[in-house]
Amino acid sequence: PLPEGWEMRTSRSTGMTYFLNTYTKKSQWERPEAPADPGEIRCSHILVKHAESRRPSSWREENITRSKEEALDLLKSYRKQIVANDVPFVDIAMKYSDCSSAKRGGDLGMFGRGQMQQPFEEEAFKLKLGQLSKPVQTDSGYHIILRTV
Ligand SMILES: N=C(N)NCCC[C@H](NC(=O)[C@@H]1CCC/C1=C/[C@H](COP(=O)(O)O)NC=O)C(N)=O
Repeated sequence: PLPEGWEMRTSRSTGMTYFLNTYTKKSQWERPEAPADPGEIRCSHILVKHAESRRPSSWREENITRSKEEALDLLKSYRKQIVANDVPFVDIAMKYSDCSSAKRGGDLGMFGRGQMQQPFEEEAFKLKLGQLSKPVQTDSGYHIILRTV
């Protein structure tokens, strides 16, 4: 079978088979070996900042003083509640995320490569639709990422 995100088409003019990336609508002659590059994805995240965050302040807390270790432990406890289906991701994001996106349940909107900090981008583009990442560290703090589109 074709890797995820690709469709096989037949060229009307030449009758030759080509392959369509169903996300970007780009086509190619070569049979793809890897899942189609989505180009842009949409994610929500929960961010827990700490004293060494690049901006140790948020809508929740004027001056964030928790340690990196405390931040990671806190984020792991949130992840556990979400994975156990005890609390919806959006509820945790709205109450506890140290990012302004908390107001939107953690939604960051659509983004392509080159927009987010590298470690975040790397993890986000690996996620399958609907998948929740493990904790990811950026200069902002620690995140868990949910791919929604
Ligand atoms: N395109 C959208 N929706 N917004 C622009 C994002 C800019 C980007 N932001 C990040 O990389 C951090 C890590 C992933 C999410 C994110 C959110 C940060 C985290 O909080 P802060 O450390 O800034 O206080 N809050 C907002 O930007 C960047 N290149 O700095």
